[in-house]
Amino acid sequence: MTLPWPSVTLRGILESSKEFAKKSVWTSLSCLKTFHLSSENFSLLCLFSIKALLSAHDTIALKDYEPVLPPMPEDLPDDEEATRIVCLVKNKQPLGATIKRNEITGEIFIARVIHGGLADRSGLLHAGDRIIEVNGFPVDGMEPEQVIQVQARSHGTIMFKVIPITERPVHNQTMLYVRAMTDYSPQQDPAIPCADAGMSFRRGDILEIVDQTDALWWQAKKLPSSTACAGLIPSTNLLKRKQREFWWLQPYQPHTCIQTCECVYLLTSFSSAGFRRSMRLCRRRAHSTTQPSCHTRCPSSCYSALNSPYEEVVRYQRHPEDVHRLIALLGPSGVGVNELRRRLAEMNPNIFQGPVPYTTRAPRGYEESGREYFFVSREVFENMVYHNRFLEYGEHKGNMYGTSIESAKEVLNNGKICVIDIEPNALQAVRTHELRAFVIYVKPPTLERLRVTRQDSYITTNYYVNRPFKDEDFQEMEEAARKIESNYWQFFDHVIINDELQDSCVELLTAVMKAQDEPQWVPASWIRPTSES
Ligand SMILES: Nc1ncnc2c1ncn2[C@@H]1O[C@H](COP(=O)(O)OP(=O)(O)OP(=O)(O)O)[C@@H](O)[C@H]1O
Repeated sequence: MTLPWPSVTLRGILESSKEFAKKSVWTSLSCLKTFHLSSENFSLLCLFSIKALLSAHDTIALKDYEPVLPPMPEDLPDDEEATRIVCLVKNKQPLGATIKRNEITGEIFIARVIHGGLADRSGLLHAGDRIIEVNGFPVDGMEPEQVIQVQARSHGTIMFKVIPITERPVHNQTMLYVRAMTDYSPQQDPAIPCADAGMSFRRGDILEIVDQTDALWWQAKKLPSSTACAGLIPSTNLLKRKQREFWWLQPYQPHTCIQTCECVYLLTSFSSAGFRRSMRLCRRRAHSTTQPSCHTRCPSSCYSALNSPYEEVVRYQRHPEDVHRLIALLGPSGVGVNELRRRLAEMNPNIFQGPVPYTTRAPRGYEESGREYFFVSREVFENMVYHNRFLEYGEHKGNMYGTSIESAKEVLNNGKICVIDIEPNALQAVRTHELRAFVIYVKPPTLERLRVTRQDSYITTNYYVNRPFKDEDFQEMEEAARKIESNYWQFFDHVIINDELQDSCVELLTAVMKAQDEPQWVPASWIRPTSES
């Protein structure tokens, strides 16, 4: 049924809306009855869209626009430099600009406009504009804090009189994404120009750098970002300088490192290669000695604070025809890294496989070179060490053991997904263009949950192979986890809290498949290698 369009009646109503402009639409509608509308027409006019139309009409008819801006100043001298009057309506957002004072002339300038903030979106204020007045108050000679107070006191609208900068710098900003390799809090940084405009971040966060115009203070957003407004963060150079200063202020401490272990490779009954049963015993022993006996390719044993505080990253999706990404698991001893890895390999040995380690020891009767180990001479082994071909290597009972890059690559080149467990110090060795490791950190659950879930589990200690867990084992695990997290959190692509074993297995499988099939942030050097990578 086509509804008859009540054109005559509607025009009458619009007229009545003008007459009763300040009254609400409901008031207008109540008048309808005086026009003796049919009930059909009346219900049509009660439709939400018609009411909105009438309301909009009334507002426009009355020229009732909000907010009312203050009148333009009339007393502008003819010889005054070209000024711009900028009126902004204050809302709950900060203005989104910082100011600075020229210490010689006392003039106040806009130091920077925060990307996506109120001032930026107005398009009327720019870095370098000189502020003459705020709400009619001349600001020359004032301290920046005083100017901010004038601005903060104003309600509704705020009026700036500015001399616009004559030559605005051309911004050739290129998209830059970085992974933060350190924590930063603007509230604890006395040097930041405006702490409220600062943005805190934690190691591992992905940041989109939206403005690098200032050599010292960049503007960035944390991804995934829900806000349009950027925040101030220190530039690479500034953060490096801060780190150097902080480093020099620290009291000297002899170098300590989580991994000073003696590597030992013991095969379980599971037939796949590369499964170390436990490194718990050798780590403990090594901690009580001064001589580290396990080595990695990483030249410095810790990712020192003097390295770059930001790592440039790009979004990368593996092409289905490319080799898979290496999956590197790490976690404190006893947390279940090997258990998870073993279960993953058992799920589908045709897809998941560990690399075959190298050793200088003689093969046992049942062992075959290339299956349990590659059996090589000490000379060959040392040559491989010399050429940096090991991800990790060490000595146990006079024999050398090591996991080589070639072993991992061989698994990948065969179209399989290579899953290895590593010590934190091997992170640098696997995060390379050739292996493109996806790093999964296996974190212990709370002490209470460890007590519940590990009731029937066993660990290998200095004196016992497979004894039940004790409370002190859990405490040691938590302590080791804290150290790993405080030094290496920024390198983790995924974190699994190994609480219920079954859930952890499912989460591991999901993460591994996502790493292969979905876009991930990876170091830019993997995609466009530089001479350093
Ligand atoms: N979520 C879990 N719930 C219960 N038991 C678990 C869980 N994860 C692992 N375990 C058990 O804990 C014990 C230690 O696990 P695993 O050997 O994998 O440790 P690890 O992290 O490889 O440490 P290490 O390097 O010292 O061997 C094993 O008996 C394993 O079956």
